[in-house]
Amino acid sequence: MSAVLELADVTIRRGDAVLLDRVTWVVKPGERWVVLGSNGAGKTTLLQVAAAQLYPTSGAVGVLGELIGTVDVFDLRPRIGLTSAALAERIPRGEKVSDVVVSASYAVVGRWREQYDDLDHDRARSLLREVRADKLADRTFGTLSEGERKRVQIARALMTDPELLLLDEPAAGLDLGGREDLVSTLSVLAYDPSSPATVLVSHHVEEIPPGFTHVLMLREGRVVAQGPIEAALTPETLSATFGMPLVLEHHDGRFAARRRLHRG
Ligand SMILES: Nc1ncnc2c1ncn2[C@@H]1O[C@H](COP(=O)(O)OP(=O)(O)OP(=O)(O)O)[C@@H](O)[C@H]1O
Repeated sequence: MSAVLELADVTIRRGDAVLLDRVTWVVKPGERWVVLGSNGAGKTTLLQVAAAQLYPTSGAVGVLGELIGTVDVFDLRPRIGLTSAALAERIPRGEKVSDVVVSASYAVVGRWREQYDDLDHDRARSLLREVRADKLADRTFGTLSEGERKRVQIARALMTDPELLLLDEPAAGLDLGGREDLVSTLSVLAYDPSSPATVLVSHHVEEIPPGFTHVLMLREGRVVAQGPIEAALTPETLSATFGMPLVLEHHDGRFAARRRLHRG
């Protein structure tokens, strides 16, 4: 399997609820995907499937060339970088930022007794520099602003040199400046050919970083549209995804959306 991620007719059910409904999706090396959808559309569920944390009720999932269900997911997970609000909550607030990043190489949250070598520390420093957080290395995680925490989490997710990077709403809770900083950091990563295939979950087209190549749009667990952004992201698909008439604008590589007003 040459795809980084391959979902074939994947359905996830919990009781009577259908969280994902026959989703078929392929992510290839080098692609940068945005997953868009309203609250409850199934975006986090989809990301958990991609992170090999959730098994499908039906359908098949391939992650990094391995068929889920036939492989030890504990071997697979270090090859996947993930950031999410749930993971961020598990980071001890008193942990030094450089340790938050370096401890990812041992897949632990909270530095305990592991020995890290100089190479690990060098890599952690260079990743913090890449996300423009190198000045924060000696601070404790709990003293950082929300935007700074998001950047540290991205550095942590990149620490294991993952083949797949999954970012669940990295801009949630950021102010305008924080969002713009993060979008430009993610844009630099997106244009870097050495960056892993990336999937970014968002509610807002304004958060799509330039350099992202593909979009998958979800509504009530179903795929409304997917494909290269320039073809798949249109006022029609966006309106169908969010269930209201929307105007979509595209300037200088950035998108903006608002409700279409009916006059007269
Ligand atoms: N165990 C469960 N049982 C029943 N329904 C569930 C369960 N887990 C999640 N859901 C529902 O599945 C739907 C999809 O949830 P998910 O978290 O994937 O959505 P989301 O698109 O990430 O939403 P948000 O943007 O609000 O984070 C939601 O309606 C949620 O309430």
